[in-house]
Amino acid sequence: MKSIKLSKKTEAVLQVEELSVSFVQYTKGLQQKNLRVISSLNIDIHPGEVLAVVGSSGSGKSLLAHAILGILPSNATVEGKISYKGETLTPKKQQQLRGQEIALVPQSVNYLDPLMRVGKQVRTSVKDADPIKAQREVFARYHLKPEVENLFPFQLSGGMARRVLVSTAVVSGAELIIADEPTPGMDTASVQEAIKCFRKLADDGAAVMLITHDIETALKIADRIAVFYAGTTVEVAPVKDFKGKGEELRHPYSKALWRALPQNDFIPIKGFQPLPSALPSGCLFEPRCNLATSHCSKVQPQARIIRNGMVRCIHAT
Ligand SMILES: Nc1ncnc2c1ncn2[C@@H]1O[C@H](COP(=O)(O)OP(=O)(O)OP(=O)(O)O)[C@@H](O)[C@H]1O
Ligand code: NI
Repeated sequence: MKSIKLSKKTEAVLQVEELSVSFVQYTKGLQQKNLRVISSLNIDIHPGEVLAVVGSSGSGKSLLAHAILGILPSNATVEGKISYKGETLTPKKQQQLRGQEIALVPQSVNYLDPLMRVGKQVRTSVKDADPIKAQREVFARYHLKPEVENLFPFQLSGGMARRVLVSTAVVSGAELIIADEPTPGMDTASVQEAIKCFRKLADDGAAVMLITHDIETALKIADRIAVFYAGTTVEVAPVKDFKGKGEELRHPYSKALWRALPQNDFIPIKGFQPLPSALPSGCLFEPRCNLATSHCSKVQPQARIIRNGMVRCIHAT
């Protein structure tokens, strides 16, 4: 398998190559069906970098995070290759790195341990510092009052629980931080603080993958943006390419997504993202694409490097 290098600055902390994830499902009469939810997905991330992953609901963002951490449900089949610092990530390695070198800020606050006081939960993640001091400092930074450390998760508001989850990743000293929609429900000041903090973690040398629906947040802190569609990466572009009418972008979907923003043309994209049970056989965007030709409906386009970004579209220039 050819590896696709998207950035040459440093060796990638994480490299995902041609990743596919399927779920085995049993239909009527106990027939087995394979539901492919991620197909041929490529990304890499380097030390010191914030890579934002954007894409609509159901495009596979959380499943990518779970595949990297090795926490997919047991009926999932994973193909392709995930490497961490040049070494293939095996289930054993994933278990060793989880919460140590690789930290997840999960999408759901239900990941907090319901039976442990939140201060203690954050302290158990501290590696190279005084746990109590580190926890108190990070709580202060996120405007969590001192008494919050003695509360249990059910006693927190949604926004507070999120700030606790972000705190856990921040104090972990992890080299790779994967934040899955870390800010919904937070007040504006905490959102700004969290975003600044992820940027700082990257500036201090960590690799940060920020999963978000929100391109504008991504633009504020990311170095590159990966655009997901129906379980694949249609484009990975430097942040500076998201400007004007999207002329610098490579994929018709990224351009359409950009132009659909209220501050741009505010034109919605016609049609719907296909469901995993009804994926097109060729390019996954073909049914909605105004550039589509007969070739597009036959084969899924290969990833290509164009102008220092990656794209999966045979028409891209
Ligand atoms: N355990 C599962 N079994 C079958 N299909 C699943 C399972 N988990 C997720 N999926 C499907 O996989 C697809 C990708 O889901 P995923 O949660 O990764 O999307 P997402 O991009 O994170 O969406 P959101 O923005 O809503 O969080 C969806 O179509 C979802 O329904
Ligand atoms: Ni998700």
